[in-house]
Amino acid sequence: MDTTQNVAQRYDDLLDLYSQYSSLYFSSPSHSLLAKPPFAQLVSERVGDIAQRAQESLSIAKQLGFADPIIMGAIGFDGEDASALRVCNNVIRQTKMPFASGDASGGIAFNPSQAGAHRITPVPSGQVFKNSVNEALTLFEQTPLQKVVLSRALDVQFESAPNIPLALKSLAVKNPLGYTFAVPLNAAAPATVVGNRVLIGASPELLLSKSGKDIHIHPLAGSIARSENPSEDAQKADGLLQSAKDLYEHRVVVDAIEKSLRPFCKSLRVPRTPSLMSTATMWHLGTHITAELNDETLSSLALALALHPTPAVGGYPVADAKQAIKKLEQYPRDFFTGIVGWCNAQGDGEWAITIRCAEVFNHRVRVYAGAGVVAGSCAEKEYAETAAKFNTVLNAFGVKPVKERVPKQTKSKVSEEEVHV
Ligand SMILES: C=C(O[C@@H]1C=C(C(=O)O)C=C[C@H]1O)C(=O)O
Repeated sequence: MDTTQNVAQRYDDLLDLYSQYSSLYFSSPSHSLLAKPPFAQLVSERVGDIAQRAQESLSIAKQLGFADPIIMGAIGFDGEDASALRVCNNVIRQTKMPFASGDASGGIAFNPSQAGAHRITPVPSGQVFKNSVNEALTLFEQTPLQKVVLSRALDVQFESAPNIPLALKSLAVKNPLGYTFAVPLNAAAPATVVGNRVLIGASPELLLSKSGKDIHIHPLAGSIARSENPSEDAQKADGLLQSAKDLYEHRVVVDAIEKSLRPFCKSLRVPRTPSLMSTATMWHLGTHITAELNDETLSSLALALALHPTPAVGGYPVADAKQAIKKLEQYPRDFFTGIVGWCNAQGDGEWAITIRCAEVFNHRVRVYAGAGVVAGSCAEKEYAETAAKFNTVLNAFGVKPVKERVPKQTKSKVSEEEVHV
């Protein structure tokens, strides 16, 4: 008997109903949602219109007799330029089992073995990424830019089609305290076969959740890869909590969110110092922000779009950061660092930031990762951080982890080990 499989099934039965090109899946720490066809594609004719169109479509669905329609899907980094949102009338919900506190894996081992023959190509090359970090350091001296998040991707070309449902199950099981998702991206395909491009991932970062008038936001900024050695792992966590550069990188994000959010709120609670949070691969600094809205009819999607992109994934000031990203990143982010989640007719919902993710297109899986750059950042370390972040998704497809650069002591000299991407 395959007990690993049985445990994984009990963990989230919804995943057994998932079909890669015709389902949408989103799970948060408390519940999982699975939407099945028929869907209506949500389109907006004018930029800036999508949140309003979403609420109108949900009202129409209610008038048509659907009990609890929701909008589900993703919007790209550049906002409505790339949007894959659907009106879903056929949604199954499952409440998650509670997890032992501090047990990020839920105590479940689940090791899919897919991979098979594959080739990895960095997009752009590691050197181009490091050069862009150094160029950003110059921009901090010469322009008002204070922080920019720079990213890169890996194209993993498989010989045979990767198993998306298996990868999704692995992501959900290994990241029970995160936001796991799968969204078909082809807008033009008929409703029953919604496409062969799929966005998949497990984000640790909540842009916002809304329930009635209550808002919760959990920005992350300031990160370090975890270690398998427990004492080294604890040292890394301690180091992160004390790192002036990371605390500054985090402060920029929290201050900007507070400023954008305040006009919408009756009350706002922002802890003065961040706390540690972890995934299986990374340590992060995070701040739990809570607020009460002035107007509880404001939808979670409208508010998410008002905050997006936060300096956690863009930078600060926002316009300068967007310009720097356009100039320094030599590939399109598409849906990476956009938003992914759901919103119902009352406006309640959850929107995560689309990170630790990949876009699967036939046999190719493009995996993305970025890192915040501020004055004092080091190109080599930002590169290592992105390498470590790739592992969340690479592990789910059974691809050997990408190791960060580790100095290796030999008799006569220090040489470099690993990392070819
Ligand atoms: C852009 C990413 O992550 C963002 C950048 C972080 C950082 O620089 O510390 C942390 C979490 C995210 O807000 C990513 O994971 O790809």
